Amino acid sequence: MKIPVHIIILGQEGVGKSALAVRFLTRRFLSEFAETEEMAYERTVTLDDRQVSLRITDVSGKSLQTRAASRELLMEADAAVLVYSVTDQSSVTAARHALNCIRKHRPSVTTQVHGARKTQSTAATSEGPPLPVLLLGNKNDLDHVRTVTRYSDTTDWTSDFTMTSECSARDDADGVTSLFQQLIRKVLEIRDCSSKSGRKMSQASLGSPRQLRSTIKRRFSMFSRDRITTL
Ligand SMILES: Nc1nc2c(ncn2[C@@H]2O[C@H](COP(=O)(O)OP(=O)(O)OP(=O)(O)O)[C@@H](O)[C@H]2O)c(=O)[nH]1
Repeated sequence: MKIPVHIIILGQEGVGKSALAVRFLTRRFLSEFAETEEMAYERTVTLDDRQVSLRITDVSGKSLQTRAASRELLMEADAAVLVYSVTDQSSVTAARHALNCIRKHRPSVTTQVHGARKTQSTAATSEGPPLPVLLLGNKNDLDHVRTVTRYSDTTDWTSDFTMTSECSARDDADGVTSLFQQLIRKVLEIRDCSSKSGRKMSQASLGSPRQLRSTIKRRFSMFSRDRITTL
């Protein structure tokens, strides 16, 4: 059975959102993309022997703020990737705005710092299940024109993310693939946990096998009494 997973990619125009999505899905790097407000890619990928029916929606930061349906988009997402370019400081500010937008609609962001989970919440809330978020500094092949210092420009807010990393959609297909895979694994882990706790809840509401037997007996005896009176 295919497991549906929806990832949204957010960030300022030109940071490489389309390049990252296409790199992950096809392993190819396309240097030119049509400028779009929103673009969706769909593909089935195999991860750890599980078939994942993946949908990636690429949304520009501007579009997220102006889009009337942004709440709907964020509510239906299973994970988010916030992209900035290491060559453009203003894209870090745009990513911060996008995080605020996410927070507004999905307060239960799952965060993890240096391998140790800061807030671990796998239970679904009224705002939907926890949303894993990856903060990704793209274009690190352009180190000579970098304006965003590795880590130090983002350290004050990296605790807001499940994962933070840098990569190059142009030069590092394996790195991009590995980051997306880690994010999908996180989504599957959250799903597995919430379906396990859902099963436990429904078992708990039935009570112990003994309680269950006596409930059935009681109901059955009422049914027999009814039948006798109607005869
Ligand atoms: N050097 C370098 N260039 C990149 C990289 N990723 C993307 N680019 C280039 O950056 C430009 C913008 O890439 P896109 O993928 O279209 O960016 P986008 O964020 O989807 O842009 P919008 O659709 O306008 O929001 C293109 O010319 C890409 O070739 C990278 O890792 N390194």
